[in-house]
Amino acid sequence: MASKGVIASAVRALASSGSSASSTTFTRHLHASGGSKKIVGVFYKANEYAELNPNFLGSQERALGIRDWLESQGHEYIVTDDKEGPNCELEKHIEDLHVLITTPFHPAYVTAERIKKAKNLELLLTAGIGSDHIDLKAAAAAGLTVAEVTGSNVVSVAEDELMRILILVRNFVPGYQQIVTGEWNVAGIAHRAYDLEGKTVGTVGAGRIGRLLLQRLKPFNCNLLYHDRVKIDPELEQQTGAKFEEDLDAMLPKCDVIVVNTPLTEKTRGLFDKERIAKCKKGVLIVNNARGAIMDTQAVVDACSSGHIAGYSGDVWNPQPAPKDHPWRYMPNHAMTPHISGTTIDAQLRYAAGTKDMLDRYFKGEEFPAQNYIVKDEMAETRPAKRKPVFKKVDQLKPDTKGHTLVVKVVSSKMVMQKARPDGIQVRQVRIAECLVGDETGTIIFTARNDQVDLMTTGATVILRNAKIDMFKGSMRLAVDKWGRVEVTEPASFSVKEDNNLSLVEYELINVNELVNPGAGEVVNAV
Ligand SMILES: NC(=O)C1=CN([C@@H]2O[C@H](COP(=O)(O)OP(=O)(O)OC[C@H]3O[C@@H](n4cnc5c(N)ncnc54)[C@H](O)[C@@H]3O)[C@@H](O)[C@H]2O)C=CC1
Repeated sequence: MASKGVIASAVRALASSGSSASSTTFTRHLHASGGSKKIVGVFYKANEYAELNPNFLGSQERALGIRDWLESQGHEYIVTDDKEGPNCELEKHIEDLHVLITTPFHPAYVTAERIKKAKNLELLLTAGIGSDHIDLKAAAAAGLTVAEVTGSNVVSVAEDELMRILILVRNFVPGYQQIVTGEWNVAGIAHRAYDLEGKTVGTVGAGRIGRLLLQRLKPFNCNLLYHDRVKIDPELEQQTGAKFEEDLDAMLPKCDVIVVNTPLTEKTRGLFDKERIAKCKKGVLIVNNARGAIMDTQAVVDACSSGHIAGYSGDVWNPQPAPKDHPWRYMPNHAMTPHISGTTIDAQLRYAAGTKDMLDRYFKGEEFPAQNYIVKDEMAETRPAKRKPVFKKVDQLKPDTKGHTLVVKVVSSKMVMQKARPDGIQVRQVRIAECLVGDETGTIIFTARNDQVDLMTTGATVILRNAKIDMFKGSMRLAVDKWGRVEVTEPASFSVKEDNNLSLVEYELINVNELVNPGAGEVVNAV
């Protein structure tokens, strides 16, 4: 196992925030270095509720249901909900733990200071989605792996958002409060209760949750808009009728309801400040289950007080747990809850299973599912040394070669396979799309798999890093496996040379001694 020279590369979250890991030499391991491990989990306490449901796996008491499994393999498993301050239980274990499991619902803030103290730390797992409670730059610089259970609670959150939209549109909460306090005043509710039908709903962020929300909103006959860095699949656009808005500030004034569905990154922190909220329609309703810090706390309070925001609902706060004097508890027209949307019992079963799966892979030295990595380290000893990428043009690609980095435009994208495959208690969607990509020198078919499919939207410009050439029926196809990466980038200025499609050229194997230029010993173009 690697003991030094580990190179860290921040994958999804850092890429999205435009940051990159420093070039320090790192000293930690990607996968378990063998022997017994100390694993610490930080979960919310369930107290009297723990016994009420055997599947309440996300609680401190049930600790993801993995205690017996871990201990039977000789590992130590400490669980606590005590995560704040210098004398908390978590601090007592920071120095010698190997793996820290946290959740966004009761986030243990993994600061650069804690990472520095954690000399044995190798792996940070988020049981759920959203690892912004971890200092990802510090984790990357320390050569740690950060991973989460991508997709585990997206249905739970999308359903919850739909509920919050309806609660706000119908002015439900004051009605409920009247009943509890013995009142009966229909007018007090009805003067600002509406139908959802015909209203314009915009999601800021149309990733897994945003897309599920659009699908769920479709039957309500709203006008659906979405803003994202990338366009969604044209099929889904057609199915939902959702329209892409490239410019967020142009979308906001059109919306009666805005739902926030982006991760918290350097770019989205404070995205909804005073100025941006002022751009929203007067009387707008806002739902935010993404992260509290995407909002400027005081700007939301002021806009709710003035009526510019007519209703604000969400389950995410900054910080968490929200202190008793958090102003969002006291502002008018809110429908806030503790952080609950992604921790339904169904979600807990999924993120517990996903966490167990990653621990199992970590012990065995296996890769995690690619979409789960937030920060990924790579062991220098077992992988080729790093060099600066040399950008290639499409017409330089040769059969059976690899290690290509190219900037290409997506000319077209066609789904050729889409099926569900059982994986433990989860069902994974397997998706394959054939995409024609190209630059000013030619085109080639790129085979996009699973999450890559979402990035390969027609018209997008993407960087294919460490791509390889697969031969398919004698023709070249481009692909990016787990050692590479697909990144959406700024639109390129070139026009694609569509009359030079390399995938239409057929190759056949011939003997080395038939070669005109002996010594090459490789597949040659025989056409
Ligand atoms: N309240 C809860 O219990 C939960 C909250 N979440 C939050 O929801 C977020 C989204 O989750 P998923 O949909 O699964 O993530 P995802 O990664 O599938 O989608 C995020 C989308 O946001 C877009 N995006 C990122 N930065 C952007 C920017 N600056 N401008 C415009 N678009 C941008 C991405 O392109 C992507 O399409 C998570 O990061 C997490 O913070 C997730 C699960 C549970």
